[in-house]
Amino acid sequence: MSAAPEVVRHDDGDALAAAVAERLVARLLDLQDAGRVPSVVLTGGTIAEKLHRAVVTDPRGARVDWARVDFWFGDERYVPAGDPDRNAGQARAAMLDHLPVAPERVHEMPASDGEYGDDVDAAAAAYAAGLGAAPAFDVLMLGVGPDGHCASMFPGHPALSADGVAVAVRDSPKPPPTRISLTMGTLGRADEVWFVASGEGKADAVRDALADGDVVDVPAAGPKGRTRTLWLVDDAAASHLPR
Ligand SMILES: O=C1O[C@H](COP(=O)(O)O)[C@@H](O)[C@H](O)[C@H]1O
Repeated sequence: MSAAPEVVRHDDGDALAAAVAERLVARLLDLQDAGRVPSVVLTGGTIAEKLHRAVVTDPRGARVDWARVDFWFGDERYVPAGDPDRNAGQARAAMLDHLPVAPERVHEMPASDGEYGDDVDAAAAAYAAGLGAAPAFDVLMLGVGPDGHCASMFPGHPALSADGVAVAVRDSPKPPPTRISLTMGTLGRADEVWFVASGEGKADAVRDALADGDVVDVPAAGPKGRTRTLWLVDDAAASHLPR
């Protein structure tokens, strides 16, 4: 079962980031109140950075037991650990370093100067092994590229049809060329999938994904949550949606 997409609009990127942060904090509190250790997948990208900062300043954030939240990543650029291009580095700088998270619950994808070196396939396999054969996330957040990509699943790319949990992505059309991504199958294994998109540059991709386009052309049309699929957008990103 998967949930049909719902669109939630906000005025601009700042309002969007604040609202998504508030929604995330509320979801984490609900899950922890129910005795769960929430499992969240973080995304990279421009709006993610704003969102991460907004989580840190969210008024109810202090009520979350951040040490009891598992953080995973939807994709990563396969570059050295200190490279500013890394999604994990951005998430740490904007959010994780400012919250009392448990280091062992922050599950970064490997870096190219780590134990797998140039072997990005081994690095992707190691991340998949850490997730297990059938990972189930509570909230999986995804950005959207202007070309309709999400995580590192790019239009027409062979990695779209990869089996398994995580895959090495080579020749990414967006730099850097070598990446690791959760597979399309794994991106569909969350209770709630939240797409977050801001700006006019995302308007065509948002429209095409919500028109239920072919995932080969518009990968963002694919991932759906089991109970919720939310498209959290600002007015500019929603500007090409039919009225
Ligand atoms: O390369 C990536 O791009 C997308 C979208 O990023 P944006 O800057 O255009 O918003 C992002 O969701 C993904 O995690 C990242 O690796």
